[in-house]
Amino acid sequence: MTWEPERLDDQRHLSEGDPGGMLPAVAASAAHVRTGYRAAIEARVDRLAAQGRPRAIVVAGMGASGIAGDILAAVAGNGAPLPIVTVRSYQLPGWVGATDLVIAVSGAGDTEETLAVATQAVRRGCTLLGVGAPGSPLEAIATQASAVYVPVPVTGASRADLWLLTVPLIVAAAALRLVPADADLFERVAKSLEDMANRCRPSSESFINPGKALAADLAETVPMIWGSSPSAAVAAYRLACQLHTNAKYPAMWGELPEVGHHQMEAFDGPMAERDIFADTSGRTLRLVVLRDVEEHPQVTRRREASLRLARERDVPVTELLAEGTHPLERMAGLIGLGDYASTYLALGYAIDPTPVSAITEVKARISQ
Ligand SMILES: O=P(O)(O)OC[C@H]1O[C@](O)(CO)[C@@H](O)[C@@H]1O
Repeated sequence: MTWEPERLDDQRHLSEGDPGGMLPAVAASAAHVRTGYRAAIEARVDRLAAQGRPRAIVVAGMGASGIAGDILAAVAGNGAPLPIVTVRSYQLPGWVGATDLVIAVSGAGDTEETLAVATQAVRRGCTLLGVGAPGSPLEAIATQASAVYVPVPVTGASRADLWLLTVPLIVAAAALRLVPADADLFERVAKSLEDMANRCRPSSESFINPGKALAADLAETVPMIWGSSPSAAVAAYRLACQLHTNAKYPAMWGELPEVGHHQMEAFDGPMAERDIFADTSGRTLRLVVLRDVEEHPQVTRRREASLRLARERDVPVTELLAEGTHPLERMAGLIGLGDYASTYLALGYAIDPTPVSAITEVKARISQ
């Protein structure tokens, strides 16, 4: 597998090298925001408000579906009047009980960890909200428990349906008066994803296309991706996950100030000194900083000092500033850009972004 950047401006390669249609799926993100909003309204998620506010919200989901929980927590912010936690495994924490809301998210609606948690939620008498494919095992659990279920028209891999799976959670949180989110906000988010899709469209050439430019920055490096706020950290985590699944690529991620207490020591290590890819940059590491306008003042100082230090060590740096007034808009912009970059990175290596054969193989092995 060799990195050949000229592949990114070869329209035939971009279409033939992407038989599963990951680029068109990323381009559909804005439409997914609108569809996810309509699906939540039609499923009457506002019915959750009839029982009053829960003590806590627990989102259960794996991979992209778990990120829906992270986005919800970041949108609700530090001032949220209740805890919002994401569970990415088989067990509901012991403290979760009948006064809590459990939101089970699964695109396919059959992921074993998520089904296990949804079943425990029903047994413990929690309020359950399900989001996922129509006619799925998750819908059956929700229906059996007379719980609200939002059937979303999933198109394929959950990572390509992130917004379909996320928006219903935010609509539910708005009904519970936890976040001020209305149709106008979702339209603004859709517009920002549309704008990103336009700037990153396959026919736009590498020198003006931010998705292709970020892919070129990431190629032949092991990226450390930092977010400078809770919202930007969600985008950093999403980018790392997309690099793993789309480009079959390693990445480290973290949030400032926390990464400033450990990860940055790698600037003084062997990967910062040598280039294991033997290309021309002379360094293996790349620092990618996703910046948010809403940074703690000390985080701003730490970010600036860390970037200066990285540059002094000759660690290449990419800095990206989130745009938009609402944290959801800013997350969407960064996520949209990362979705394109990870797909272009795959295509630059002639890797099909859609199949996840290692994941599929392990799933098959443990199901025997
Ligand atoms: O949303 P689902 O269908 O529960 O899938 C969760 C995650 O599991 C995977 O299917 C891989 O096992 C990912 O593609 C996805 O992000």
